[in-house]
Amino acid sequence: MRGVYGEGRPEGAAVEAADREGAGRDLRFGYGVRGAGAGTTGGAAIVWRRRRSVNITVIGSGYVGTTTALVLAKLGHQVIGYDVDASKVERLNRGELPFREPGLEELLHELLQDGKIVFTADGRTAVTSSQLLMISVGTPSAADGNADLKYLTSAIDTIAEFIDGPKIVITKSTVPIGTNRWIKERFAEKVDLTKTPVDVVSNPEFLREGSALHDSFQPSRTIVGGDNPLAVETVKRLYSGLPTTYYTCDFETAEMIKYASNGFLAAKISFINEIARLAEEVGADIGGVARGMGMDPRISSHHLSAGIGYGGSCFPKDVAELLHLANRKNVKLSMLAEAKRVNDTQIDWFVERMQAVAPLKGQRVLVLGVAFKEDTDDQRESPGIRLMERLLKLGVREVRAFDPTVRAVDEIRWTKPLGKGAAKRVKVATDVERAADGVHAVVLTTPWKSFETLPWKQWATAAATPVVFDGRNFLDDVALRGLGWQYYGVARGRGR
Ligand SMILES: NC(=O)c1ccc[n+]([C@@H]2O[C@H](COP(=O)([O-])OP(=O)(O)OC[C@H]3O[C@@H](n4cnc5c(N)ncnc54)[C@H](O)[C@@H]3O)[C@@H](O)[C@H]2O)c1
Ligand SMILES: O=c1ccn([C@@H]2O[C@H](COP(=O)(O)OP(=O)(O)O[C@H]3O[C@H](CO)[C@@H](O)[C@H](O)[C@H]3O)[C@@H](O)[C@H]2O)c(=O)[nH]1
Repeated sequence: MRGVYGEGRPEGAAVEAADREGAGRDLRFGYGVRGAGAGTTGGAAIVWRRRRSVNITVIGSGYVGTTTALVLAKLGHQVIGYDVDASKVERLNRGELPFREPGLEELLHELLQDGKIVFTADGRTAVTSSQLLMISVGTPSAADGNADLKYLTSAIDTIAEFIDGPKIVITKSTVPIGTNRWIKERFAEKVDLTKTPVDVVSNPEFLREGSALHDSFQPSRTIVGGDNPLAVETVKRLYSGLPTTYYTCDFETAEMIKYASNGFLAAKISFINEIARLAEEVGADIGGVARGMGMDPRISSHHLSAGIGYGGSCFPKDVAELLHLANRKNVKLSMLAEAKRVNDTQIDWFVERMQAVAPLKGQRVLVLGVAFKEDTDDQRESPGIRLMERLLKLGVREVRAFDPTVRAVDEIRWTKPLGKGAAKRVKVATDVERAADGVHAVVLTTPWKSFETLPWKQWATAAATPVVFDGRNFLDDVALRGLGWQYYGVARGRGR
């Protein structure tokens, strides 16, 4: 096999670079088959069009799928975004982002206009248009806490149904350890691999919501796991142009890197939150503690902000999955179990401190933040929602929610349906000037930048009692005290 990958590339990679302008011009089927190897893999030789681009289909157009599809299109590839949700597909093709993520809609407009990306709800088109198929469907927690792989299974079955030639299937979704091998087995059952070889490559994602584009264009690293070096090289090459460092490994290692990274970051947050509980008692400023600790590069100050705990679509479910796996394998992950326990009780700890200032029963509370973090509309496992549920349980008279992404009560995704009594006690504030009228307390749960410039001065007189609890140590406590607020943060120290 000709080594056409450039200097330093492994001889015989399954990547046939058509570096001459115009070579491999066929946009829909820009690949050729190169002898199907033993068993399942080894056959998919990709012809790279116009120097460095290929056709790729990204399966699942959610936060990760849409971001990755756009990044790949910006890198010059011809991208098809596939989603089973036809209304989402229509909106994306119209240039409308179905969720909130800074910078993404502008990029969508640009790439639609340039004809670099198109979205489809048709499985056949999705599968037959590209040799590279990247799966980025959701892998949420099932009721028993294990990862629910129904979307992933249906994506694989769609590929198997319409497969028309050799494919490299790239797993971008976060999947339990062992899943990529299972995907291979499923293809072996459903597809005649001697005619249509399928390679599977694990390529987990590390972007954060709210900074998805930044994280994708400046990745900390690119993990590529697989059992066919040729397919692994092909996936690495997809990202050429990005300032990244590659780490290649086997399936299980790649899968574990993703879970262990999230587990570690979650544990870091729980560690600082537990230290904050002690700092609160002894009068230390937890922000200063984290800054001072983080000056040691071995520690780093990232993910060391104390508050009401972590939420979102990843940390809670990935920690749960890792703990379930450990349980199934009879291995005790005691540190991770404790990290989860600290997080599960952090809101209780915070609410207890609120109750110590004044009992909450019968009061009106304004909650600033419904999204699980700033700069996103994602409410999955939102600490703000968990806090509101806790307040309702404690018998507050009114929970008034305020968030730039929420306009009505039915837009709030509760963890379980609210009883009628509780539902009646929830309101959404849409008029910022009147939002604090008659409230006995304001609680900040999400650090939206715009919360800094709320009409705090006016609110101090409109509130029944000007008390603010800052669950993210985000507000300027000194300025607020100057405006007449009683301010309580998370262990902000005696000096403040
Ligand atoms: N959200 C993040 O910040 C983030 C970051 C890194 C990794 N991840 C992982 O990436 C994966 C996707 O997460 P997300 O937040 O983008 O999910 P999401 O729920 O926002 O999007 C998933 C999309 O997949 C679509 N879908 C479901 N089944 C499908 C099928 N069979 N074929 C085609 N489309 C299908 C859904 O309609 C939805 O639009 C998960 O495994 C998650 O753990 C997420
Ligand atoms: O110091 C910190 C940092 C974060 N959080 C909270 O932790 C949660 C998660 O925040 P963040 O990690 O910024 O956002 P995610 O979008 O959930 O990203 C995480 O989960 C993704 C999905 O797996 C990974 O790709 C990312 O690398 C990982 O950071 C949020 O509730 C934050 O408020 C804290 O309490 N303290």
